[in-house]
Amino acid sequence: MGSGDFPLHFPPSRMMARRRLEGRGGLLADIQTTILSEPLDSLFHITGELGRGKFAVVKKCVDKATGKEFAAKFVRKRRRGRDCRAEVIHELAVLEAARCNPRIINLHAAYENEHDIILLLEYAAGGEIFDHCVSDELLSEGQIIRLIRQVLEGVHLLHQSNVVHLDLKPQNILLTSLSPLGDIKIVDFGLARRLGSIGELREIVGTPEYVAPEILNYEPITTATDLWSIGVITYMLITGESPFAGEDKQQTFLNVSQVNVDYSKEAFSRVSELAVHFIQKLLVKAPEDRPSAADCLSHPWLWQQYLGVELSPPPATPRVPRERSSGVKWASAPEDLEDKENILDSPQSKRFRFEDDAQAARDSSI
Ligand SMILES: Nc1ncnc2c1ncn2[C@@H]1O[C@H](COP(=O)(O)OP(=O)(O)OP(=O)(O)O)[C@@H](O)[C@H]1O
Repeated sequence: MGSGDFPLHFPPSRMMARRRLEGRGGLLADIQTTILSEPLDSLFHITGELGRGKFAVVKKCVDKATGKEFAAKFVRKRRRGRDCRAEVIHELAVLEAARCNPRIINLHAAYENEHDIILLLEYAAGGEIFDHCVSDELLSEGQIIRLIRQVLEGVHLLHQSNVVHLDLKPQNILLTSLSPLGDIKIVDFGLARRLGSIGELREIVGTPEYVAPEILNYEPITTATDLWSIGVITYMLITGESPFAGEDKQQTFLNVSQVNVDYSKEAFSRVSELAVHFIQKLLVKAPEDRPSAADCLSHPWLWQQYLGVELSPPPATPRVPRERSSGVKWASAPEDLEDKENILDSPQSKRFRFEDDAQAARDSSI
């Protein structure tokens, strides 16, 4: 959890339910990785901090023998006076289980010292996609489509193994390189859970701006919860704004629970109408009404380049900045037809259930 994460203040009866449902239930405990006890700095040069959360710090390190770069995530075993080793082993187990998923950060090894378990991870040199949400120069629509498609591919595979991430946000989607813009890698599986192992799953953690309405309402969590987050991430990459962020947490929660989103033309002037349609499909209150990751992968927004539809060209003059964005420069051309490998669904997928809606979206301005 990051510093913006929250414990919600529920009435006592709900708090009791929370305690019953939490405990150690739902955490994976079986791991194949041998946890090594050698001091990390005897094998690696630890060169600098890449990021940190509430209970972990991530440092870049270089293998003394090979010169290869890694990211070492030092995760605290004791938190608030409680032994949380099981939580760290769970994160390790989820990463192990996702080893064949190319969109998820690769786990190389694990070490342990007195205070931490250290997850030695593939180094994602391109940083967080969050940087591209708050930058004055937002990514082009073609670039965003490529990244969102990759996020969906990763999440689809994760969901196929019944695992939900539950903390998808632009800070947890990293890039393998910055220039040229690389591929995405999903990180931070501390809140991830396997569905079905403990009956209904209800969690009351997350980050206010990215949390889905069912989490606020203490309703069951499903794979659809991750799809909400992907809607938020897409919105942020396109507009440079956080769709639900309010003046304070209460306002943010209200915005989420009322699905209070600005879809104004001004906010979306630089992208095609299908982009708005895609987000609107995901940011719906009822989880059962959201498309699955596999459904999303056949949304026409993600394929219009291949279908011969031109993406909205960049405007002749930079867009009028909205609030914190200013002086946006536009990439000169839409992304080319790259990244065809690892595509899970073809544009002609039979699960093209957006077709009618998409046509309606094209016919009427949204
Ligand atoms: N493999 C990596 N390569 C490069 N940077 C990384 C890597 N893993 C994590 N980071 C950086 O460190 C930050 C924190 O990592 P991570 O989210 O895994 O930690 P956390 O303590 O679980 O965070 P939170 O408390 O926000 O959930 C990331 O947002 C990212 O900026």
